[in-house]
Amino acid sequence: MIELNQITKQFGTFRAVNRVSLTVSEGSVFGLLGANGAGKTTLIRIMCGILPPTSGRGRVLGYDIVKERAQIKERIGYMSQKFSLYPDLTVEENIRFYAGLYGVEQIKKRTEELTGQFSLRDVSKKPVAALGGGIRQRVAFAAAIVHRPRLLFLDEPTSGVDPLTRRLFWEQLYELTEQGMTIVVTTHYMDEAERCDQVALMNQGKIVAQGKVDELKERYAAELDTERPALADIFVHVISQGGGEHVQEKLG
Ligand SMILES: Nc1ncnc2c1ncn2[C@@H]1O[C@H](COP(=O)(O)OP(=O)(O)OP(=O)(O)O)[C@@H](O)[C@H]1O
Repeated sequence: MIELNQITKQFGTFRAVNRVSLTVSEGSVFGLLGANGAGKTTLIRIMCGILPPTSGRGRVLGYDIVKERAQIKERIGYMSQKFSLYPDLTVEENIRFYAGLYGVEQIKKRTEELTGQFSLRDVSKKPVAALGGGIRQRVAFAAAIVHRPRLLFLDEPTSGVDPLTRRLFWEQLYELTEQGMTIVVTTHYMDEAERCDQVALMNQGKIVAQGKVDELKERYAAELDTERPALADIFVHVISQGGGEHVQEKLG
């Protein structure tokens, strides 16, 4: 589904993503974790075909992340941190807008399907600006999958959302993976990290730990002197051991 090999993104002399390699297999939930500024959004935008990398190679859905960015953009779903909804348009109009953008057929039917699936029927005629964060998040989620992408990127989809809504959100993610969707999600929440099949921890542009959640737990059990360490403890341990390099790495 996704294969990245030594991806670097440089903004001037600042290296936001530093030689990242990773593989995401089909049908899994892949969690990208790390503090603010670790490089997660930049990496997601590279995988979505929005940003070209400075160096490195990779393929997403079989397309080259440098030369075939348009093909990638058309085929993936992306929910950015800012949700990218039109506040003056109603819930229904926002979904219809994205359906049109992606060339979805039977827009009316698909919009009704999604407002049902995401419990948005009662608010479908209300402008997005009038709605709370949890509902806006559901609208953005519906809009991101309106064209039924096989691969979905979610950038901090649950930040600022209440715990119950977060739980429902994850149930919906699992339903989508059961239907064959592959999901890459960034999060700050460790309980959400624990729900992923695979995770990568980013620190200062680099991936400092990655793997299947169970394998990581096994790998660090002895060092942390616990049978099944929490991911949060593994990450604190890895970073305190000096994972990652200094951010202001100069070119050449
Ligand atoms: N266009 C840009 N020009 C210069 N620097 C940038 C640009 N985009 C991102 N950066 C810098 O790259 C670093 C990584 O940012 P990025 O948004 O990828 O991190 P993040 O892990 O997603 O953090 P957050 O959770 O806050 O979004 C930050 O220090 C940011 O200021």
